[in-house]
Amino acid sequence: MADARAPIFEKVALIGLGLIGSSIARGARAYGAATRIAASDASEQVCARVRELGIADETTADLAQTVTGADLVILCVPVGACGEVARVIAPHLSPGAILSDVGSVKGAIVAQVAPHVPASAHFIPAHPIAGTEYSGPDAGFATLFQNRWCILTPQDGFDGEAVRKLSAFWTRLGANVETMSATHHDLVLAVTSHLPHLIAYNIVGTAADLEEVTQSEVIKFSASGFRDFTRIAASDPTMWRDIFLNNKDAVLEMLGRFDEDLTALRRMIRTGDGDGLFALFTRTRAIRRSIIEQGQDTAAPDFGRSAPREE
Ligand SMILES: NC(=O)c1ccc[n+]([C@@H]2O[C@H](COP(=O)([O-])OP(=O)(O)OC[C@H]3O[C@@H](n4cnc5c(N)ncnc54)[C@H](O)[C@@H]3O)[C@@H](O)[C@H]2O)c1
Ligand SMILES: O=C(O)C(=O)C[C@]1(C(=O)O)C=C[C@@H](O)C=C1
Repeated sequence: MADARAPIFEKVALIGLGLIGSSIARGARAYGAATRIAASDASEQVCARVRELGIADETTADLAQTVTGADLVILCVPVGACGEVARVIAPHLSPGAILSDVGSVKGAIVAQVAPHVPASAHFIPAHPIAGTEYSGPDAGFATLFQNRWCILTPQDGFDGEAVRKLSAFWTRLGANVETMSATHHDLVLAVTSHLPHLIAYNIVGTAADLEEVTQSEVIKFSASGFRDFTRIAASDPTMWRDIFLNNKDAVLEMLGRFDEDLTALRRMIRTGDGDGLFALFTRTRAIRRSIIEQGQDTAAPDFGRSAPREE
């Protein structure tokens, strides 16, 4: 059934129609967040598929045409592509338009995008903490953002009305919105998202490289814990290359801390410190349980949880 509430934006322009862009398109339509959705992607193949899926009102590879007349423009491209896209669309942004993004890193995006944004537009970086290991327009779904966080990182003293409107948009798509600085965002996400991905890429790579553990044995014996790592390690290579290159300092800082804790763990095993191991595993089990209690277990998304809340 169509959502009867008034749209928050007239024309929403989405650039990059992969997992996140196509989920925003589907969600904006399902929950009536936009009157019209314009889509653009550098790949003609993606544009053609978006037309087939019918998830946007207009789809073209022409960036200028896509953003013209839009009151909200969202960059949904890999982090490393945001600066160049911003440079191309900047002269075509309408006065008063909100320019946002969904990049997994915020400091580098501010540095690369902000210099291009005209004074007449409002740039509000954003990051929905929701995703899967899949990519492309077929991977998206309208309920992806339901009950997930969306972090906004507006600069200090930024136009409150523009932030309120963008918050309302994400709330309409089902997200819980929180605001913080780009630096704090990058530090937090380095621990909660970037480091876990790095560890998954590493463990899967190590296992595949081990001479006695052949590729076929990796597949054959990956029934439980290892399989969870392979899911994360299947995430998009372009996206994750850009994340690590653009959140270098925070990731390296957290990796240093991780190394120290791993050394302590190694010592516990070497010295037979069973109490130490037991205490750590008890603490981490409690963390997992509290995440589940808070309904934040993304490993088990509830695709039926589609009732939108009031913004
Ligand atoms: N996948 C996730 O779990 C997740 C979650 C939150 C945020 N993000 C962020 O969202 C962004 C998009 O990720 P995704 O998972 O949707 O990726 P995706 O690979 O599914 O889609 C990206 C799309 O951008 C297009 N593109 C690339 N360069 C372009 C350019 N210069 N101009 C126009 N289109 C271009 C590609 O053709 C592709 O269709 C990234 O910045 C990522 O960090 C991803
Ligand atoms: O669920 C997954 O597959 C994800 O990796 C999603 C995830 C995350 O780490 O939580 C990945 C990167 C994004 O920037 C946000 C969300």
